[in-house]
Amino acid sequence: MIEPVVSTVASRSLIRERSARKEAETLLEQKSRELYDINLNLRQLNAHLEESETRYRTLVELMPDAIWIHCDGRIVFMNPAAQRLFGATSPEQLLGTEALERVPEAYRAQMEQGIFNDLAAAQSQPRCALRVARVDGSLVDVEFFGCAIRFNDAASVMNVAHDITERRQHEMAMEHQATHDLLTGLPNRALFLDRLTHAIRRAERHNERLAVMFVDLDKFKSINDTLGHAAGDDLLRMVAGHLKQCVRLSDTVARLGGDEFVLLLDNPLGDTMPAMIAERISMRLGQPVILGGQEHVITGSIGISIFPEDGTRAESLLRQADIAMYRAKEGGRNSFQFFTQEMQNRLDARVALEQGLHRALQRDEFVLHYQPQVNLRSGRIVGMEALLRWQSPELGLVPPLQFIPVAEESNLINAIGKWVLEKACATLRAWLDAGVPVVPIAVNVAASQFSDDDMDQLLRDTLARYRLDPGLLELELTESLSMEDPEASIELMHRLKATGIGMSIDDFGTGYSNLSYLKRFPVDKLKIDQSFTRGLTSDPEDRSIVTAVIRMAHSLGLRAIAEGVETEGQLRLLAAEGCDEIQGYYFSRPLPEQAMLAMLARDMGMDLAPLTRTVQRRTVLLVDDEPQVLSTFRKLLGGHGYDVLTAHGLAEAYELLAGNDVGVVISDQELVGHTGIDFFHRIKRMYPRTVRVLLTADTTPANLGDAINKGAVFKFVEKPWRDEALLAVLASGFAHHERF
Ligand SMILES: Nc1nc2c(ncn2[C@@H]2O[C@H](COP(=O)(O)O[C@H]3[C@@H](O)[C@H](n4cnc5c(=O)[nH]c(N)nc54)O[C@@H]3COP(=O)(O)O)[C@@H](O)[C@H]2O)c(=O)[nH]1
Repeated sequence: MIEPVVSTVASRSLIRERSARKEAETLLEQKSRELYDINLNLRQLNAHLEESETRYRTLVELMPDAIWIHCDGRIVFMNPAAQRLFGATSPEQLLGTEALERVPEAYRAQMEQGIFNDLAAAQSQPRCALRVARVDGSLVDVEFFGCAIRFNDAASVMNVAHDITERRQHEMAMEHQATHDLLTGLPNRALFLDRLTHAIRRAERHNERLAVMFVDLDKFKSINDTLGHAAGDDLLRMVAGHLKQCVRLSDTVARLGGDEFVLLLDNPLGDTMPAMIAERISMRLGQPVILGGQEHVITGSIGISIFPEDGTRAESLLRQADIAMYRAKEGGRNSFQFFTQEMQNRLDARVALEQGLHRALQRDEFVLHYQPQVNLRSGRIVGMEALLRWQSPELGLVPPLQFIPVAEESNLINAIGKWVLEKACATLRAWLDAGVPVVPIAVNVAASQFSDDDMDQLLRDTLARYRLDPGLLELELTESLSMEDPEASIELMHRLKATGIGMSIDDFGTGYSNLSYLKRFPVDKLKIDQSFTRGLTSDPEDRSIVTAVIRMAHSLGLRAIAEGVETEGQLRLLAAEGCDEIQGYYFSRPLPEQAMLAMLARDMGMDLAPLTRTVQRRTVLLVDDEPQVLSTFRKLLGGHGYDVLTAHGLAEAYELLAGNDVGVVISDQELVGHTGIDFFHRIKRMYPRTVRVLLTADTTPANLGDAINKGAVFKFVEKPWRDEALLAVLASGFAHHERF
């Protein structure tokens, strides 16, 4: 079959049309799918952007650092931390305001330097420290950086600040602690020296003067020891306040430590200013203060050095003021002294002496001399004191007074004390081995030696090493030594006593002994200081002290030894007062080893003739009805060099008084038919120079008051009497008789 042509053409065209439409539809579908994808992507992108912005915004909002952005000089954004930093109640309070208002003028240049072109550059640099202003005008310490950014499509600056107030406060507190004294709040040594150094530089530039004052409280240690450390601290705080009141605000008052304060008096400094301020300080310190509920008067010693006259370096000015302060202390405290070159020379000499002492120990330049101690009843040598000398190749024989104080202050005394002990024991051993009749050696013990815990061990070891009887060693302790820590001293003394070592209190009466401690010291002797011995024949006070010390020694069961006895007069009075032993030039000066050895070997003693002559004139009369009492009395006094008369009735007593130069009359109160007091009233009229001593069991004022008041009875002795008490009264009776 033949198809029509038209229909064939039409169908072909239809096919083409269909195919074209199909293509178009496919394209459309594809485009629409692409459009859909684009849409989808755009939505996703938007969502991402939104999410990212929210994230960044949250981050910025939560940032602890303050962030604010300014554009064209005005704040356009700030996070809550910035709002807090500036103390704004809302962001609106600051948005739109001048950014520079937040930075005080003084810090603007610093701020400019802290702003960078990009974040990377800003973050690679250290933040700068500056201050920003809060809305109330107060300033806040911050660490800051800034960087250029685009914000809202405009060129802007982002500022980031971190509040460092707390850290600054902590740093300042730390700095304060490092430069100030915690107790008083005053500058410490480091800060003082720093200020002094700066002041010196300034004074040098302007040709000005400065003064450094060193103030040391007198006897602060005793306040601490007696009232406790809390009271000591109170005192130091008070003194700090008082010192500040004495100077201008521009001057510096500092505490170096302990009770040492220093002041820097800054320019303008008139010639009289330092002395005037020192006077002011002395007066202010001298006003009574209440400590531990009681009023106390505190004084201070002040040393002054002046720039530029005395030095140009801070350390040396301070040292010179210190030296001057020591001189003020030596001069009796509560005074002030200006530094002088002579002080420096003395100090240099002292340092040289100290070095010399070190060498002396190393080179074995010390020697001991020995001074004999003599018993006043037997005249025999009963002991010897070892006295140190320094045989210096450069200085010759140096006496201890020139170097012992330096040795004590420089702590060399312990090593020297050890040497003395060693040498004394070695000498005793050598003499014993040579068959010489030795006597105990007394060695001086310094306070610091005695506070050494190992002292008793050292003594025991040394004695054992030389195989010596501990009784051959005596320690001379000073009152002050045993008072430093009395309880510890007492313990140590008991330990030493238990070993058999003898002990005496040296220079007795010159310190400030507490007598209640004294009675607990297990010592054997009190050594009367030579200053009292010296005044014995001429000064009634010295004589009373010597008498009192001898009596006290005896009543405590101790022996009394007087040192520094030079004359026969001193010797006689000491014997009359019942002193047991003497030491002094009268019998012998301190001797070198060989001379002392010879003296012991010859058993040399002291001639007692001068004492015997005195005794013959000392006549005592005892009146008692009982023969037994009279004979006991004779026996007791026989050994003491008195001329003893006895009467067993009044008639006999009157006979004896008439025929003899009687110095002291001792009478029993209970006489047959009479009383001792009546007897004394009568002989007082007849023999007024006689000294009258009553023996009585009734010591009440009713019995004795009137007789004592009228001078009939000089002293009474309670019956039954103790021999020492009777002897002491007798000795003082004769002393009284001979005085008037
Ligand atoms: N810690 C130590 N101290 C010691 C030691 N050796 C001595 N000293 C102390 O030095 C002070 C002075 O001693 P010195 O110069 O030896 O004087 C003594 C005697 O020589 C002197 N003396 C003795 N008799 C007389 C005298 O009749 N007249 C007079 N003017 N002086 C005399 O007295 C000193 C004795 O002192 P003392 O010890 O108090 O008995 C002195 O304080 C010594 O203690 C030592 O080794 N260690």
